[in-house]
Amino acid sequence: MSIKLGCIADDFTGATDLANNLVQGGMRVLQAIGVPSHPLSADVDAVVIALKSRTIPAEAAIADTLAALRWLQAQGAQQIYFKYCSTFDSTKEGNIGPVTEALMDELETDFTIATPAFPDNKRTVVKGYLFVADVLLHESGMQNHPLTPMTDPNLVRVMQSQCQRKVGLIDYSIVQQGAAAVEQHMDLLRSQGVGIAIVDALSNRDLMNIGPALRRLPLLTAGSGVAIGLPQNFGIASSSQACALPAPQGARAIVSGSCSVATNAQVASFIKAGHAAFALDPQEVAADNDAVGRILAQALPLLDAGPVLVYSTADSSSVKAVQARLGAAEAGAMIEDAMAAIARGLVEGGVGQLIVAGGETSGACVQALGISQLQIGRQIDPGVPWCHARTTVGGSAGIHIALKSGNFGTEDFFEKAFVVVNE
Ligand SMILES: Nc1ncnc2c1ncn2[C@@H]1O[C@H](COP(=O)(O)OP(=O)(O)O)[C@@H](O)[C@H]1O
Ligand SMILES: O=C(O)[C@@H](O)C(=O)COP(=O)(O)O
Repeated sequence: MSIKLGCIADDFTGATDLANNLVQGGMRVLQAIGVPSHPLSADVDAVVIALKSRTIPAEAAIADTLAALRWLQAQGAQQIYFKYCSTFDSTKEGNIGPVTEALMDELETDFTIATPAFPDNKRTVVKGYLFVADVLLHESGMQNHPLTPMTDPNLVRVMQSQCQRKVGLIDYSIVQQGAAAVEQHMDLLRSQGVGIAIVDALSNRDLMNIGPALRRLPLLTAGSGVAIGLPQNFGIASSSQACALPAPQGARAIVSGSCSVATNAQVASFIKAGHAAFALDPQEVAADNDAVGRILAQALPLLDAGPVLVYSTADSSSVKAVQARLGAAEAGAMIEDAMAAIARGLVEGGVGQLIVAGGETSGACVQALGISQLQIGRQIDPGVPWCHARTTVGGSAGIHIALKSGNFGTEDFFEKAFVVVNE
């Protein structure tokens, strides 16, 4: 069995986001958690391999990404898509650039593009500057991200600081002329020694203009937005027919480790609506090994009565205070482990419909649940579909799981999601 598009995502929410956009575009998609240990057995157009490589050192991210690349090549992938965050999340050391260049070396290609544009989620790129809704990236709340604070909205500058190759720009005035103009400009940049071009996009129309211009590139790097213009390159017509998932079963719960502006508002809205909610206190986790056990003991008896939320979500000043005491990476890893144990305990206790908020948090939870593959179902909000997965814990029916990117979703996302899955 041979696939058309091979995708490597640097986190788990990002992978379902990309898979969702490809499914919306009519592709049959399999999402694998980590590099599969066996050859592909399903007849699909694309495979998205979800890595947890966004915040790890560049060398480790390269090793994981190249392992994924080799598996995708062995399945016959005609084109490789490296997916990163629509807010271009990278640490101070930054691994988007090094991973991109390692993929270019391995694929022996001298040119690729980079664009996190995702207009459906209000991420637009103008003259190389990334906007989140109406403000520049570094004013959007992303400057306070616990692991990947983003302080420079100029993507040419950010990418250049991470790359050996020359970074250029294809700006919106070219993109708006259509695919032929984009292709011509790619040739021009190439002739000027540019290896990687940031591409502007303000609308889905721009993304549809960019799509056909990418058909001959062995590698593209982007957020999930670019995916909407790709299926046509493989002769696949757009359809919003997500695959039907099995009927949902079991209790409902949310585990939220995201500290984004959007998730803070979603958690507040869910609590305000009167649902059961338990805060995981990082200081308690650090001081005492059974903070997780205590939360589970309180949460499990309430599951029958409706959705239960467990959260470490906090505003930027609380996050900074925790980080000052424990260290940013240490606090992040400790809380992710605690959230993963909570997700596991909830599923063992009968949860069959689970929302996880936060990319790193999702990575930890999905791994703790022993999930190796996700089937993509209906979209809840742009970038966030319901999925179905077998787990190594809980019942044999598998669970419904939604991995919500930190900054995605409307304020009533948690309540809405449980309505959507049961419709
Ligand atoms: N209260 C808190 N204080 C400090 N760090 C936290 C807190 N809550 C969560 N974290 C950590 O912050 C990081 C959030 O990242 P992630 O889960 O990817 O969310 P997002 O999708 O919003 O980026 C995780 O490493 C998580 O463990
Ligand atoms: O592209 C995006 O914004 C998402 O797909 C994504 O990767 C989000 O990551 P988190 O905000 O860490 O959940």
